[in-house]
Amino acid sequence: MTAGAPTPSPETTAADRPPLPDGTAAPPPGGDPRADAHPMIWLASAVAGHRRAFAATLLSNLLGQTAALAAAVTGAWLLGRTVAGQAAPLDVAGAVLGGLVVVVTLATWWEMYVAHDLAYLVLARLRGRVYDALARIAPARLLGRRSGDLSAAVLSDVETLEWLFAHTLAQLVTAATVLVCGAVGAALLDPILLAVSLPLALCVLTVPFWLRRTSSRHGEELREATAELTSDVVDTVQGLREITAFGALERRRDLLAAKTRRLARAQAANASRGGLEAALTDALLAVAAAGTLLVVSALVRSGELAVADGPVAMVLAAASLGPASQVALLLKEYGTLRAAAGRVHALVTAPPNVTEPAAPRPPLEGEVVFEDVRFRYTPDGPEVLRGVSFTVRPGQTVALVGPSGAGKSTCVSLLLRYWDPDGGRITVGGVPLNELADADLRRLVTVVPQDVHLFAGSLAENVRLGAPGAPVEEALRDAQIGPGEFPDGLDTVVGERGVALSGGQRARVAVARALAVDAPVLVLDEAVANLDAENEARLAEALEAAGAGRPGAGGRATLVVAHRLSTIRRADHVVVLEGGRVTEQGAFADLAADPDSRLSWLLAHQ
Ligand SMILES: Nc1ncnc2c1ncn2[C@@H]1O[C@H](COP(=O)(O)OP(=O)(O)OP(=O)(O)O)[C@@H](O)[C@H]1O
Repeated sequence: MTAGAPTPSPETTAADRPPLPDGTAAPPPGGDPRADAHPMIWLASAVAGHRRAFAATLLSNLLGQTAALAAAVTGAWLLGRTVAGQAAPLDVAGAVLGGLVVVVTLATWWEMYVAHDLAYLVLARLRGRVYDALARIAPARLLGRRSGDLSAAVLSDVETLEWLFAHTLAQLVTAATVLVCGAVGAALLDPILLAVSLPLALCVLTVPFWLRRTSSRHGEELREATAELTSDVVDTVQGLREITAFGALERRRDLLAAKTRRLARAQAANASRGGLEAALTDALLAVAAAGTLLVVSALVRSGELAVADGPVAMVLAAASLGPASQVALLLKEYGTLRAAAGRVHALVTAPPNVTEPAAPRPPLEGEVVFEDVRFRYTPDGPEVLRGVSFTVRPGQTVALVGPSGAGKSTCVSLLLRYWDPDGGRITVGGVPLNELADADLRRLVTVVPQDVHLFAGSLAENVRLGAPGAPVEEALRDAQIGPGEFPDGLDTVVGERGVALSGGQRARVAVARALAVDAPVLVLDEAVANLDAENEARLAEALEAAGAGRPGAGGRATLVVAHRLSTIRRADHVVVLEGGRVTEQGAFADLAADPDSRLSWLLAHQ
């Protein structure tokens, strides 16, 4: 039976994938052709997809800066002529100055608008790519990472890059242009004018490089301290009940205080280095301005420069100093930008955990078969599954039983294709999982996980997570959730992580969520652990009815990771897993009747 035509999943359709920084369609996840590029170049190329916005940012910045330079030159020219006692067309000069002031004002306003527009356009894309990367590597590569750390990568690192797109790229081009214009103008009057300002302006540009290593280290320390504090605050808020119950509030507060102090130290070190850089830059600029003034005075006194040209010469010669200090300021942020760019780049280009087939096969409903499945979590870790074979037929419930650490949850993870087996294969309807499109697999296999995560939102939104258009009432009824159980019915806000619900209610909402998908394969990973005996029995009956009653599909194939005798007893088939091997399987009645069976032993030692 075909579950449907081989519809390409959103993940496999190039048009649906978020484009690369240059706006072209992204290759399959993990296959970014720029993966090897330097992170900063990779990021700078992100503006290529927004040429218009970048051009507008550049133009507005250029217009504002050159108009400001022109205004300064006009004012200086007027001053020079007045001081030299020459006739000065005040009305014309006044009009020009007024016009330039208007241009500067409008250009500054325009730049603010377009620069941030550009930054947010690029950042929105980047966030999309970071999210895709998280989805691609989840959950396997996320297990070792803390939520605060990930939040930092997703939120603050991307936010940091706003500086790059809104205040760096176009500004660098403008600064170079203004510097060249000023230098050429001054050189036309007298090249000697540049003797002091130009070398010192170049010197200012090197200041951030003097402390580059320290700057990178400070950027990294600051980010680590922030991420650690965020993780601990999130951890504390989420675990407040346990912290209170175990009287650990005091210790937790001390821990947070220590982390806060660490962050404050990192901030202080960073600010102190920033202050030193700023002081050095200011000192160099002051020396350059004073030196230029002396040069201009000497040239005027020696008669090489007309008195009337003195102020203009001063403005042009000093014109290089403004852009130089601006660029130095931008370069000062390089360490932080580089670190943030590196982390975002690493996340976005991380190889996928499992790859989707180039030409997925049509999904077929049918039995789930584990064939000699072998698996280890890490290449040098122990083999967790050592040749596991069993079958779950449509309409059948199979209980996976075994001691803690036997590999039951690992079987579930492999059936959901969080990882691929190292040996053997898993098929649904005869099609190996790695030959199915991800979206097809999600429609074939659904799960009630061990740790149910409910999102802040309404009951209906949570139940519809996997099937946006699903009839929620039906799924809730099947999961034995009565209409009067929640005060606001489907609109009841379940609270973040389902804190507003009892453990049993959370489990039943998770079951309803899985049933709403109406997948032919249902996996329950100890979901009933939170239910009392009566609720558990009600739910089990409902699941049996829902499984058997699935129209036109010979019933639902249900795999239950079971601990309770009542759950195991209800199963059509029991698979006993120990140390990564199937040590026994068969009907519950047969296995339980044999006092020497592994099942009897396990039940006796529960
Ligand atoms: N992400 C992981 N990385 C490395 N090893 C893991 C990981 N998850 C589980 N393991 C190891 O794999 C083995 C099987 O774990 P699994 O969770 O599948 O057992 P289980 O039978 O479901 O246990 P329980 O009944 O306690 O949940 C254990 O030794 C466990 O420590």
